[in-house]
Amino acid sequence: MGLCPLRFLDSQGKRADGYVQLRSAPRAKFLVWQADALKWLFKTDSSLDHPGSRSLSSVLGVNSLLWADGERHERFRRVLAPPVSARQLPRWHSMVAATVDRAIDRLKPGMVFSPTAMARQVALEIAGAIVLGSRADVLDEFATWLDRTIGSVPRTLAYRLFLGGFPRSPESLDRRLVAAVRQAAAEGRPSLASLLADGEFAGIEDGELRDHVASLLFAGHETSASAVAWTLHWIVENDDVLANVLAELRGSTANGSTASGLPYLQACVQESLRITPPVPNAANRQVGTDTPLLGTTIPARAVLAPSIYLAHRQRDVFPNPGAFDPGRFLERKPQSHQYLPFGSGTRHCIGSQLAQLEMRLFVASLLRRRTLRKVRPGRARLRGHTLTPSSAFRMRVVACHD
Ligand code: HEM
Repeated sequence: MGLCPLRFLDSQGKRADGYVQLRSAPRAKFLVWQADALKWLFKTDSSLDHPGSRSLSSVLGVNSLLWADGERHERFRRVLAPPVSARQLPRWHSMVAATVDRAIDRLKPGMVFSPTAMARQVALEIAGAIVLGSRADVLDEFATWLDRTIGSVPRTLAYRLFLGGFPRSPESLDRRLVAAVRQAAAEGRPSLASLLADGEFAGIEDGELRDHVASLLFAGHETSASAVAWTLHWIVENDDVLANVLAELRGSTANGSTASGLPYLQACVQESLRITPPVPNAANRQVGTDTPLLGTTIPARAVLAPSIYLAHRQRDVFPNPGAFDPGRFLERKPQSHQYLPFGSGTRHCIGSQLAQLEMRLFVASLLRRRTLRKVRPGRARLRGHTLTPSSAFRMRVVACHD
């Protein structure tokens, strides 16, 4: 996709065939957004392989649950998905709300702040609580390392294009991550990672545990931070949308713990995930045999990467796709191969409900407790594999209402 991945994607969006071949060797790779092909991929997902992205495999490790397949993958999902499912969401409400409110407490009148940095800090604390079971010190070390690795666009591109992938974390950090998980498991503190150190996973080796913990923190933290920052960005960039959100908040006591409590805000969340999906490409899918698809024959072992970004820009599904229009989600529900910010099929994101909870609670509380004015918008940039508003994005606190 070259040096300007977003410009490349925008330039491909109007192709009628709905796919582009990215490379031919060592294995052919296609970026796909054609509706029928996506539908087929997700329907047959359980029979496909899911090889990791070359750049992330090195950083998250070969054992990562993100590229597990078959029975091994099913076991991970059986254990990890229920605690963050819609039904279990209430158990996280107060932790998420308190984390958000602590961050808002620090915003004083006159302050100019970076919503992107603020959202990243909040998302890190929430991911830490869910994945590690506590606000462990090792989280800051993890965030600092991640920032050094993917924090600048030139570095991200250099690692991805010329160095064969992002570098692995230092051994000392890996040891501390594993120790935090083992301690949570020993103390019976509930956390996603400790479920992988106990029960049917008892006996798991440190190296494998490290890959899963790094993957869960990575999958849960950067993505949610970017989603929160984008939602704020789009709401404050559109005066009519901001007026509608504020009117909904004034007319309700709901805090966003359910989607139905603040339906317009939920529509903003969905529209933000459409127009700027934090994860622009879903996980790679690999076909085992020559496969008739996309009006051609996709050769055996070819890799297909579903383009969430381009699927979300199809005019027949989303008229005027470049406009931020939450109303489209109040009117109808697109199908899962047309609107897929959390992917689909057997790999559908386990954190989708939790992430949307975080987005609603964050935006509702911030806009209720502070009057804000936009100072500078953010431009879209890639941080690692995540589409995020640049750090130029700034807002000013005009008044506090605590
Ligand atoms: C707005 C925030 C988030 C976005 C946009 C997002 C997006 C995605 C996407 C696109 C995938 C790949 C799905 C596919 O290929 O079909 C995925 C997978 C995954 N996500 Fe998320 N995610 C978010 C938050 C989270 C959170 C909070 C967690 C952890 C609690 C999480 C954990 C995972 C895991 C474990 C997978 C792998 C699932 C599997 O392979 O079976 N994500 N996510």
